[in-house]
Amino acid sequence: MSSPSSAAGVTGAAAAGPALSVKGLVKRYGDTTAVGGLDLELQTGEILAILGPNGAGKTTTVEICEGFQSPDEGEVTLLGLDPIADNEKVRSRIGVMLQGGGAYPGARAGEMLRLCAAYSADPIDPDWLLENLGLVEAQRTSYRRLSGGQQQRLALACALVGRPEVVFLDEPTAGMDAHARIMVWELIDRLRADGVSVLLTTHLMDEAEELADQLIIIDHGVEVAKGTPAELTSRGAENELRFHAPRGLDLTLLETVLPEGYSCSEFSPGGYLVRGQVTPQVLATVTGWCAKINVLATDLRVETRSLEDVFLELTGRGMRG
Ligand SMILES: Nc1ncnc2c1ncn2[C@@H]1O[C@H](COP(=O)(O)OP(=O)(O)OP(=O)(O)O)[C@@H](O)[C@H]1O
Repeated sequence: MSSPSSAAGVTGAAAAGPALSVKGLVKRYGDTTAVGGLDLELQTGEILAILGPNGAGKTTTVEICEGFQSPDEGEVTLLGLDPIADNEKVRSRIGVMLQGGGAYPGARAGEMLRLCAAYSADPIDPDWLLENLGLVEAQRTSYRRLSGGQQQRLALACALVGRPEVVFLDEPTAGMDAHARIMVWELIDRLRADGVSVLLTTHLMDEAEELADQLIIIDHGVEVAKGTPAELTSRGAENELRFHAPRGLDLTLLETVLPEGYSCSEFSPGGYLVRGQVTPQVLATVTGWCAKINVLATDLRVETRSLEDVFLELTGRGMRG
């Protein structure tokens, strides 16, 4: 990607405090509680991903943060302001990726982006965005003839062209192929490097793992887990070390050299499992024991979980319902 900081850089000084703070957010639609008491904080220059299955309350949360909907309860502070009461002041400082909304079906992609740029006092160069989102060849195509993935990328370009301080991306890569998805991920990464704060919703685990500095997993409008992707996937996983070695090894000596409370077993022929906190010292003890009995341990690994596993463990069902 060329000349990112000049093209996508943020000019304003970083605001004190978090870019976005949500406390005790509740939103009901009749008998449905879409959001049931959510707290979140997006730090300046970070990417916060809200991950959850369909109907979890992601879009509702984002629309309230953007000031498009009002909460029933709770407090939202965006760039130190109220997104509804201070809407005028907030609007020029945020970027919202609209799903097809506001597009003129007959307008060409390039024209639409340039029109969006014209509303900004200091826009990012539209050509730079078209190039970095793979839309150069599509710029003369009318909106209605763009593929779904191209429409999504154009919506992203329109959200970014005004050089926003905070960007809201609701399922930004929905309907995109792998190549386009990576292009978008690279651009979002670049935004973070330029100090932009990004609130992103997704139901794609790899997207959340790839992009998020902080992650909140929600289900039925409430938080089920929060942390960095690494924290969430490693939590509890340090309790298992697996390796392969010749079958039938006598594990009693290994158990005597490991700290108290650890257990060892041969869970399948030649497949060994050590349970207990896997510290660097424990790893060295296990490999040292193997060396002592002249055995080569293969496939040695400390178990890590995917975000899907985390969700399954916390809710008893998969992310896809
Ligand atoms: N305008 C509305 N009127 C009534 N119910 C609504 C409305 N908007 C959302 N809901 C309900 O609120 C709940 C949360 O919906 P929301 O769209 O926020 O979830 P989501 O996590 O974004 O889902 P998806 O991934 O499918 O977009 C769902 O049960 C949904 O049916």
